[in-house]
Amino acid sequence: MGSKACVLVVGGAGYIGSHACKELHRRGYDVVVLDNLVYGHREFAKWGEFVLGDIADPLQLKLVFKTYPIKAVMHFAAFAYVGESVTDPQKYYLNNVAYTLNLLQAMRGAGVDKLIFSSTCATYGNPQVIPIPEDHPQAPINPYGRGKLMVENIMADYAQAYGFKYVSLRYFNAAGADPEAEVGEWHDPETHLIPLVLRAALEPDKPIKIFGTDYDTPDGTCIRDYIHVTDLADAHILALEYLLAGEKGGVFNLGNGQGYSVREIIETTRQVTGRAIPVIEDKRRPGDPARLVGSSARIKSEFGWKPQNIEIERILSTAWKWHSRA
Ligand SMILES: NC(=O)c1ccc[n+]([C@@H]2O[C@H](COP(=O)([O-])OP(=O)(O)OC[C@H]3O[C@@H](n4cnc5c(N)ncnc54)[C@H](O)[C@@H]3O)[C@@H](O)[C@H]2O)c1
Ligand SMILES: O=c1ccn([C@@H]2O[C@H](COP(=O)(O)OP(=O)(O)O[C@H]3O[C@H](CO)[C@H](O)[C@H](O)[C@H]3O)[C@@H](O)[C@H]2O)c(=O)[nH]1
Repeated sequence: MGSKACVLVVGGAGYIGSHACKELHRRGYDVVVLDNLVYGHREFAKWGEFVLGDIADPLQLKLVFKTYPIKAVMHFAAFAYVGESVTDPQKYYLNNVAYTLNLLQAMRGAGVDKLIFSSTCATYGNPQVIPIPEDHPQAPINPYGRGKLMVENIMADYAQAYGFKYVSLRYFNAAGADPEAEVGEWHDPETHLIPLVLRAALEPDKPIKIFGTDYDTPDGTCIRDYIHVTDLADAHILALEYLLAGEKGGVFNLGNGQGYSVREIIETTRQVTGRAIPVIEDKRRPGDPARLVGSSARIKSEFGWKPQNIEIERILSTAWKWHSRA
């Protein structure tokens, strides 16, 4: 075991969690990953210890806290398919909300009071102002976003009642991959734009569908705020260090502050990969706001967070390196 604190990373075999584990390990933290591998990958849990486990199981959680000297928890475990959350809300409220209560209960039982939580811009719903600040009204428009907001409210109640300390990070669109391509974006099924555009570059028989070309945006396609996954990982370390220093926590957006349209992503991918990208113009996907861009001024000023991979070319080229690896 190293010299710094031991951190439990729940969902650490997934896309964002695995990048956080690499960064924790690099900075000398001891890492314990707990993941049920429903969507994660065993080979992504390569930093620290791995426990095959489920937050649905309170006894197993209790045992993990007894076995390891855990000082703080990063909680990435969730289902994150917005469309599926509409057709099967129970699946989402159980896994993302109810089982998170098991985790909080196990933490309390073990006297661990520091949590960093993966929240989302989906808690805001349709934006009233752009860029979206943290005090924007939270009016989620799907069960995925509502469940994440419920957990934010539960954590606030725990803070009030039990002195619990948490940082809730509201990510915009996580993108890109570890520059060394040890881990990357690997969802199955994949629904996110960037990996699907890269797949279209690799497999010309799988064109990218543009969901809606009649939005009120300069080129008619939706605009999103793509934030590099290693900059997300870095923000998690800053949040951890803030909590370990005894601060009480808070809620922070994590975005790039800059929006790119679907067409801009496709065009830049053409340039970065040097490949043709077959495109089909399709109808709108239900529930997609035209424009989602966040203000990350708060985390920059409070934690001194400085994203390093802000250019979309850089984000796409790290993703391309991962997706096109041999
Ligand atoms: N990817 C994004 O753009 C994005 C944006 C906003 C928020 N988020 C949130 O960030 C977190 C991580 O997202 P991701 O893209 O890395 O997803 P992911 O599916 O790659 O990772 C989630 C991991 O959690 C594990 N898991 C799920 N339920 C579990 C359970 N009950 N017990 C143990 N492990 C469980 C999965 O097996 C998987 O390894 C999620 O909470 C997601 O809602 C993601
Ligand atoms: O094949 C595709 C896939 C996506 N898009 C478009 O590309 C943009 C980005 O879509 P993604 O599915 O990549 O990302 P979302 O903005 O829908 O999702 C993000 O925000 C969600 C909440 O709204 C969740 O938090 C989710 O995890 C996070 O990645 C959207 O305008 C979407 O319509 C396409 O045109 N074609």
